[in-house]
Amino acid sequence: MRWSYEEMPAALDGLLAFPITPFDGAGALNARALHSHTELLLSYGVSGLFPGCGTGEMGALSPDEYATIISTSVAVAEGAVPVLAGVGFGASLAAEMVQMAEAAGADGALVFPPYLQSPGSDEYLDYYCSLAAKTPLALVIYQRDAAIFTADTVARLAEVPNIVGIKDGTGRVELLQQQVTAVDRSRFGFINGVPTAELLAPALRPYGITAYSSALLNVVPELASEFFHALRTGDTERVDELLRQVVHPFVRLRDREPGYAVSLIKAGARLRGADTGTVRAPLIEPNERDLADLRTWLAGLRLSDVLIPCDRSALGAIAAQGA
Ligand SMILES: O=C([O-])C(=O)C[C@H](O)[C@@H](O)C(=O)[O-]
Repeated sequence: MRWSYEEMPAALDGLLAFPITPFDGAGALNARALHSHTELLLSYGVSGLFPGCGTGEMGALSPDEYATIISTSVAVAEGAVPVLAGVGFGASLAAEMVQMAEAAGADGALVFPPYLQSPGSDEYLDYYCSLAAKTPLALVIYQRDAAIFTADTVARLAEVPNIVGIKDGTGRVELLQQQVTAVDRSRFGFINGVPTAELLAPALRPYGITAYSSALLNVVPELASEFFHALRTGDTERVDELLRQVVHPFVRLRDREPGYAVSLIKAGARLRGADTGTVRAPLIEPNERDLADLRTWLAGLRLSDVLIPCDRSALGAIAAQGA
């Protein structure tokens, strides 16, 4: 089953998984490990899968690997949640990628800004509208870097039926506040997509931005999903506790080197027994000191030594507590 673009804003209003891309010892794609890691992420009750995006090292993938990653995610999801693939680089490559994503069974795409170009509002609008005209898939536009939109541009993007939302990587509240009030939220959604999105999630809730992407879910799915439920149910005490124990120390580690938002996530999943391999260049692996600090952070969280799929009944109980 494919998710239609009409269903997408409501379907994606939740905790969104951005899987790492595992590589084997020789540095090749490890589709078997991706399969089991995606099963693990799904077991934690996510609302959507975004394979081959930033956390999935989109820029380092070959076209064949890209297609395999998407078809693996689609096979694991079995239609239970939408699968949206990262697309980008430029007009023709983004169009080819969206067609590959469609052929691999994806329900939609997350459109990264055009590489090394920073046009004006009208040109951005043309860029996204012409991509949308080439596919029946739902498109979420990634607002980040130079691709920052006026409220008017967002309102015009929202007029395109299969452009279903914005994933915001800026965290600029004053900008988002204007954008959310410019559209019909029942058919156009907003996703908090800043690096380590948990950091900003409490601040964006008052604006009705309740969906967010979680890279931390790859490393500490137990606590990332608990954080999401605590936030949804208004358990501010637990939210603050998890911010202090999990999110803030991770962000301090992440900020030590450019690229750590991805490589520490991969290393963290590896420390918990996932068969992830290392990151591809130009990303760098954490140095020994930072790896030791990552290990200490993880040990302090007192989780099981290895990643284990969620017991769905436990997840139901957490949700019910706050219902
Ligand atoms: O493209 C990506 O992988 C992202 O930007 C999503 C991440 O999950 C980001 O929100 C984060 O680091 O939590």
